[in-house]
Amino acid sequence: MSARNDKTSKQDRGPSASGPGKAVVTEATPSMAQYLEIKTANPDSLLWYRMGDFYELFFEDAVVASEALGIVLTKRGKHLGEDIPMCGVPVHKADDYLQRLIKFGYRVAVCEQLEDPAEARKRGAKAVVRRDVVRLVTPGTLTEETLLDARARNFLTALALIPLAQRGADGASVALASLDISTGEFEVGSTLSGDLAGELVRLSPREILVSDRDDADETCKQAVAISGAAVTPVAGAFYDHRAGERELKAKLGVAELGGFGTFSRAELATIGALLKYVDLTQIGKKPLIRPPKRASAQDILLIDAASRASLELTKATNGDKRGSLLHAIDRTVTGPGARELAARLAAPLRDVGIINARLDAVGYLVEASALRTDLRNSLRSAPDIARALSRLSFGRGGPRDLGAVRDGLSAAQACGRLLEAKSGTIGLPNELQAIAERLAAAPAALREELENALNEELPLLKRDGGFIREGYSTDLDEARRLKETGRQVMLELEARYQQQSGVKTLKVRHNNILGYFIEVGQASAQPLMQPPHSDVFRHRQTMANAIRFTTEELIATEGKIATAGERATSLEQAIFTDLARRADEAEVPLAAVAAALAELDVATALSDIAEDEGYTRPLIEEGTALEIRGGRHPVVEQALKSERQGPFIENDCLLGDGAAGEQQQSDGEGGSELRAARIWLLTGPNMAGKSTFLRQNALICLMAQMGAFVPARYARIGVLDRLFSRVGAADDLARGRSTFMVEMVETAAILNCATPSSLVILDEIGRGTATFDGLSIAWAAIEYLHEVCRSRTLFATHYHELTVLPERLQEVANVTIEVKEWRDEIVFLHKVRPGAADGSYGIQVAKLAGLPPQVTERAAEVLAMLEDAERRGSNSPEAILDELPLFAASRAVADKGEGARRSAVEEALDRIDPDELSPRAALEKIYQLKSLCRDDDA
Ligand SMILES: Nc1ncnc2c1ncn2[C@@H]1O[C@H](COP(=O)(O)OP(=O)(O)OP(=O)(O)O)[C@@H](O)[C@H]1O
Repeated sequence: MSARNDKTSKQDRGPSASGPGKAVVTEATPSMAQYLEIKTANPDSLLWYRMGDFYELFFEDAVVASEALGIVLTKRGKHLGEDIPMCGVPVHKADDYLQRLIKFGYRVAVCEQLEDPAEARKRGAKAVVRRDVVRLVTPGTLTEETLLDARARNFLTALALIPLAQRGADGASVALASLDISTGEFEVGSTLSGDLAGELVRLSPREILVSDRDDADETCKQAVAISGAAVTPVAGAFYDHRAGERELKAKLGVAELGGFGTFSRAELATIGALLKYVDLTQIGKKPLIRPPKRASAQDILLIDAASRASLELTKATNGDKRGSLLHAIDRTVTGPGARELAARLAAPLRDVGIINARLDAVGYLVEASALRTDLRNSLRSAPDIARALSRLSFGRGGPRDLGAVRDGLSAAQACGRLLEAKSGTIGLPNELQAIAERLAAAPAALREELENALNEELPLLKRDGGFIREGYSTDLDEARRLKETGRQVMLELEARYQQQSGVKTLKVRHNNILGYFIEVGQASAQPLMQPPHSDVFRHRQTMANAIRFTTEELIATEGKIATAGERATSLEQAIFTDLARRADEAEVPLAAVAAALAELDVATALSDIAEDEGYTRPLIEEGTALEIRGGRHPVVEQALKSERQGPFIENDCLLGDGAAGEQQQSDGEGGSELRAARIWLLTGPNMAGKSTFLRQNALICLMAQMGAFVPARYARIGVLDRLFSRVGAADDLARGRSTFMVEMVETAAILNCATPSSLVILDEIGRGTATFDGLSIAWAAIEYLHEVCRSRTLFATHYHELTVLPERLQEVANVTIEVKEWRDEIVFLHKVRPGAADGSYGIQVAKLAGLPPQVTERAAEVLAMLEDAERRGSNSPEAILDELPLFAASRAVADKGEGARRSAVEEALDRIDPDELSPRAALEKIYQLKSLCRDDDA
């Protein structure tokens, strides 16, 4: 199913020549026995086995990892008479390598040393250092900044089919629970199995847990495959609703869940599986969990997976972010803001009140441009509080995470003050007022404490030390002073030894293995190895170019420094732990601040783009109106602008009941009126802009319902319940379905689910099959949409025959996109006007695309004959085509004629000497040449 599974199964091959195998554990050396025992407990993960400064991989794991990471595969010792393959990853580069393995779909079990090697030695020379797995790293359970995309959520989703007997009135058949452990964001809900793929694409989890009871279900399998997430099969026993309820209550610290909504038994079971898996991978470490949000199908605009892909919401068709709606409208300046915007775009709302509240905030900030600039400047310095907090509570945080909380709180203070100044004078819209209140409630004492405690520049790891400000703790200052003095003593010692030995290049150095030592170049080392100096300088190590020594005094001084250093380090660690605990205790208000900053970022970003790109506030209402005046495609418009390809031509779209009463003059040429109808049938040549027009109206509705201003001069939208888009046929060979089959499956989904509140965009359905089949399917689909679904529909087609439908169906109108012919060339005006296309212009478009002239000329011949035959009402197309001269014969005739004409005219031209001609003679020559041309044509 997934890349991970392919790779896991590779590891699951069981005992092999290079694999250890369970049976042999007892015959191994003590350290090998320890390795094998841990590996046996983690068969489907690559085991990273900590040895000093490296994570080592052995046996099959080493082979797999060295291949995936491109690192050297070596050998280490023997097991059962065979070499043990091995490769290693330096600890300081671990994140980098982890990221790559996770990307390839592997899981990694990180096994650490749980005691100092010195401790182990106390138990005997052969005692093995205690080790165990401290964490399983999987795609859906990441917390490290380096492993995560700052601008995307990282959901782990558990899903379960709901048994028939447990299904409610809504018919939902799949329960889902999703948790991003890097922020604590938590969503629970149920969906119809037909909507599962769309729901998974909306959530876009990195990893999905599927019960082994459900993994044979076809719908489930397909939806999971479409989502592109790694799949982890888990035992059905994980799905225990009682455990889910108990765990959730414990995590949220409540006795009853009623305050968070009602959860069905199946939902509690998926929560149970999710939390159990998190516990399992985090080896008991507790993640932060925010109160669950209920994702309800009634609250959001439903968009299925195919429509999401065809509208290029978060990814363009080629898989790039560039070219997507999200990329075009994302002006957020923080990671959490970008995540919030992506979540809103993925789940536009249906509640008119909430949408309008969001629009009020955006509108306010469009007007208050100075405030917006100040807010955006303050937000730019706001780090990701939510992710920092999650790492701190997992015990994986470092000084920079504390710094993130500090800087986030000070950005919150700055933004809070800016908003407060306005709320006092003219009042803020509700959304901004709510943000201001959360910012005002930020834990000020924690911010002050962190500001007092932390240095400006902070190291990544707490063990690096030096992050606590001087003056914060007298004990720490004292220990640091002693450590510094020790360093000074070392410098004095170095000077004294140089003088004493006469070796000016003698240096006192330090490294992690030897500690302090004296180093002298090979050439100058002789005096130190002879009396009297050899009594003081004891040889330690001979290097290629240098010799290293130590002295009694050096060892004693080192001891003093080490003691002061160790004390400073342990004091600093203790302060860190205390500050991390205080941040963890302030988790609830900090999460509120983080959410408020993200929402503020989204509101300011949406108003920024609204002003820059000239977007307007849409009117959102109940009902089924859809009136868009002067609409543009947000992505194509930007692309035209950046490529300086001329302006985007705006267009109106008048669909639905509400628009019909208010027909207005369109600003198109010709003064013709666009008629509002429930279904617009759009015909027009290729390249005229049909797909662009179709999609732009869908995107405008979607943007409006996410609470954004829209690229139009005016937009009035009766809220949509579902948005369908079927644009362009794409093969789905990976799933073994032809273009036509895919098209029909998707069209069926639309016809079965669309309601009078939906918007349906259909582009050339039926094209993938024989003409009459396709035409009939398109015809029947329009009738069904008109009579049964009654959805607002834009239907683009090349079947000219469909343009008679408005005569039979009252709520269908013909529209076309204007083009002009000029000297046998086609000029695209991109303007939607009433009526049907008067030709398909396919041959002109083919010419533009650079098809060889022989082909387009020949196509014109074929077309002319076919059209002529149709006019005469005679022969079938096949018979006409039989009558056509063969391509080669027709070319030969044409070439002959062309060759003759060229030579006659050319010969005449050749004989002309322009310098010799009087104006009158020149005119005569022109007449002569023209008559030559006529002769040739005859
Ligand atoms: N309203 C517009 N203003 C300016 N340029 C436009 C407009 N609409 C479309 N275009 C340009 O025309 C190109 C073709 O548009 P589009 O793909 O929508 O045409 P189409 O009619 O759907 O073609 P086909 O039938 O071949 O799929 C776009 O890439 C864009 O550059």
